[in-house]
Amino acid sequence: MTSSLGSFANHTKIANDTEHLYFVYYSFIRNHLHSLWQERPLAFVSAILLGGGLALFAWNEQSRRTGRIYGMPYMHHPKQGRAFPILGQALNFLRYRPWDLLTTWHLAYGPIVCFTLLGKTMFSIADPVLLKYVLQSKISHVKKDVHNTYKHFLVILGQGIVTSEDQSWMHQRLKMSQPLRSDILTQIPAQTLKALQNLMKSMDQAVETQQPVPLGESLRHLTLQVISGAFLSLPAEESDSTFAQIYMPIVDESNQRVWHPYRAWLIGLPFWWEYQRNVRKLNTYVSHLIRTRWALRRQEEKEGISEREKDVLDRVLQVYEKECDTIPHFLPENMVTQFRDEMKTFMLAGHETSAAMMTWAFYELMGDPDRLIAPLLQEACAVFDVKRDWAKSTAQDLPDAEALAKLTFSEATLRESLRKYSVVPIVARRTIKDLYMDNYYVPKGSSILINIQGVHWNPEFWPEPMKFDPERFLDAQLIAQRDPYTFLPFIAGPRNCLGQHLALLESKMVLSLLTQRYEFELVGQTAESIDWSGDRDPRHRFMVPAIPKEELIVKVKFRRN
Ligand code: HEM
Repeated sequence: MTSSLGSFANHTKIANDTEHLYFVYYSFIRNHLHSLWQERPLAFVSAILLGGGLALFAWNEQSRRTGRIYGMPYMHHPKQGRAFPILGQALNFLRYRPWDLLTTWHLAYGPIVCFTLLGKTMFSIADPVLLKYVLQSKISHVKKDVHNTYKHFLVILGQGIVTSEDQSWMHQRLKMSQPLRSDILTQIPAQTLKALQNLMKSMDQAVETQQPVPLGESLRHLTLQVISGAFLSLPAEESDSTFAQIYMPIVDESNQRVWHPYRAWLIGLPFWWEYQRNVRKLNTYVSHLIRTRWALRRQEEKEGISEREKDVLDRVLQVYEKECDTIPHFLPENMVTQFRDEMKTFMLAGHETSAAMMTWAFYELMGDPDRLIAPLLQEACAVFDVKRDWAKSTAQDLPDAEALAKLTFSEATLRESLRKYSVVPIVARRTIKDLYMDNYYVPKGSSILINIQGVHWNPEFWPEPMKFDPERFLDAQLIAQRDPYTFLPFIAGPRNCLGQHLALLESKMVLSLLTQRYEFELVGQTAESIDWSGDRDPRHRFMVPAIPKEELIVKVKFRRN
């Protein structure tokens, strides 16, 4: 007892002494700075600037040193681009596509590289073994880097599944897996046919009037119609008129803010108000849909009948109802917000990515019709009856799941587009525990970039990576030999993409039925323009999902043979 009291007294004394010492130092510095400011303001400002500069330099050096300590190839003087104090690779990331730069580094220096960005030490990995380690074996050591990666999309994603973690993520994933993986897939062909028929109407008109069509934009509308139909039972007109007009401008502005973050601070400018207004409108609109659906379900429950086809929202509400001891008459507001964020998340995750994948597939088909169109057409005609006018057919006329599974060439074409164009080229993770990869040490709190494109473009796994070759996904022997972690468009492990089967199913129908009906020709571009040197690289410089830098404007003709 005495000794513990003694040690307490000692501690108190030390604490008091330390406090006193701090006070003396503080007063000394404050008085000197104050008199310097009074007597020689210029020297004062120079001292502050010099001190700040030295501190930043030390910070930058420290980041560089840590990279070296971990023993990894450190990108201070890489062959392409040069790092700068404080900024690190920021200027190079603005100058080159970040994922291209990282891919070049990986090819030159190996599967793991380290660099600094705005004073932060970052790691990039592009190797199947390391990727499996991070995405699967050590999943408990990493989290999504939500506030860096999805910052400007949080107005849409909110607390939905893409941005959630731990228990909340697990709960949502369990709830969504069944509806998305199997239940909804039976409805996708019918939804896709409806959306395709709308597109065919405008394409038929374009054939008559010989007006060129913006292909990427048309496919974006189509995928949004499929998602909003399958998830919220929205008719196409509503998806186009209301949803596309409020929602798409939000997505466009959020995309802009990724590379021009200052736009978020231009408070009061017309586009800033427009964005705020649209976000509010979208939230009100989706919340209203959810409340109305809840009321309809209560009504149907009371009457004991429900003949509607159930969409994803119904299925998700049904899971919630099963969790309730007594089903409330009005859906609690916190649940309205939760379901609203979930639905908005699916809109975002599910429409632009699939549209981008199809756009690249069409781009390649147009670039090499002799090699690619014939097998695609042959398969499409075997699955979709050629005598039928698919622009006027009904869902009952559609081939069944077994027949749709025979669209193997179109699926291989889509997979090859995902490989060559790596629609999502990179995803980010943050370590929450120290991690050891190979012989390298990655400390807790680091950012790790999962460089999907780096694996997709590695000739060790994909010979002649820039060649577009759907055969890679048709040859059974090649597929069997391949490490699954060399093809990661939907990543892998527990947080893999929930909509991958949906995306491939709708897209192979679109590819087959549009190719069966039309011939497309790029306006102002020729097959030779698929050239990746310098300015001729067809990809947008920064957008994710990766899209063409210029809208693909196409001339449309009916296919004759
Ligand atoms: C070609 C189309 C698609 C591509 C390339 C794609 C790619 C991806 C990637 C790379 C991720 C991982 C993101 C990360 O970890 O940060 C992801 C996650 C996700 N995707 Fe997709 N996606 C596609 C289509 C879809 C569709 C159609 C839906 C739904 C309708 C969807 C829903 C989701 C969801 C919910 C997640 C989050 C899963 C989780 O965190 O547990 N995706 N997707």
